[in-house]
Amino acid sequence: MSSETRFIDFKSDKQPTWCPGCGDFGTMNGMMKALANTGNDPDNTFVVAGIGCSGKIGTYMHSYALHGVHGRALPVGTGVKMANPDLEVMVAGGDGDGYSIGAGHFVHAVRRNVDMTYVVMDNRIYGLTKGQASPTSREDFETATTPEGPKQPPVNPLALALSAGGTFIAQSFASDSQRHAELVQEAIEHDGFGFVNVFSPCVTFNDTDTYDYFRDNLTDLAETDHDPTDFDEAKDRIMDPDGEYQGILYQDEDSVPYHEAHGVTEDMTEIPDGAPEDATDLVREFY
Ligand SMILES: Cc1ncc(C[n+]2csc(CCOP(=O)(O)OP(=O)(O)O)c2C)c(N)n1
Ligand code: SF4
Repeated sequence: MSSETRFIDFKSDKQPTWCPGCGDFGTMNGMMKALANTGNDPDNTFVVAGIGCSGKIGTYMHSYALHGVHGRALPVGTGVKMANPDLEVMVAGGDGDGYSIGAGHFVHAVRRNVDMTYVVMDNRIYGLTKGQASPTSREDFETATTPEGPKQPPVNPLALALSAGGTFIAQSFASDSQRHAELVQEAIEHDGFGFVNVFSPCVTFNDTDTYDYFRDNLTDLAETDHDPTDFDEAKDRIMDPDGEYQGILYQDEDSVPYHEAHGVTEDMTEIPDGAPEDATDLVREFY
């Protein structure tokens, strides 16, 4: 029977230490539901997470996981998927992790179109380091280190993804749990890089981008005549300065994932004959 509880380790002593009410709880529940609904099990799922409150997700989900280096989750996830294309690979992290220190990796992961899912818990702030402005913070968002706001327009992650050749670009809201899970499921089922930017409120350090703000301002694209396969329509929505959208912004239905386009089908964890001995030992340490 399909149940997200398979992704919860009830015996683990590693219970989430997120603040009560943090959006990351809802984000993670939706990911587990989507994994279960797509027929995945913990033993074929690999979660790679960055550093941040959001990055702790890898240690809370009952699957294979790696809690990596700040901003570097995507290249690790790419390597895991290339080494074993049969694994369901999910990469997760925060807006700081993905769009600041990891912005370069983000653009290249998008354009490679590796068949994995990238979930960004976008709370428009650095949570773990106690409330500094992030790349998605508003221009006038006051913090202790930016008392007059960052004074720069925020990064638009959806636009970055579209311009880098993204084949699946969606946005969800952690509190709209059913819809969020559906969108992550669509991302998993997409043939290629499924990107979901999730509004996942930080209840401790961000009193602007709150649950109430998103409840009042989000438009669900499923309730509009938006056609996600139309690139120009997607561009208009994504560049709309006043729009906060939930749903699939863009999907290329002809997307061919990297491993199919380039013939990466074998289990590459096999160490090739003739590999230098010290390199072989190094690889063995990691697998
Ligand atoms: C290389 C490196 N630089 C900086 C840090 C400090 N640091 C840890 S988490 C973080 C940002 C956290 O913000 P975000 O990625 O948005 O995640 P959140 O905590 O909000 O979920 C920073 C700057 C680090 N751990 N490593
Ligand atoms: S500081 Fe913010 S992002 Fe971090 S756990 Fe608390 S509410 Fe969540």
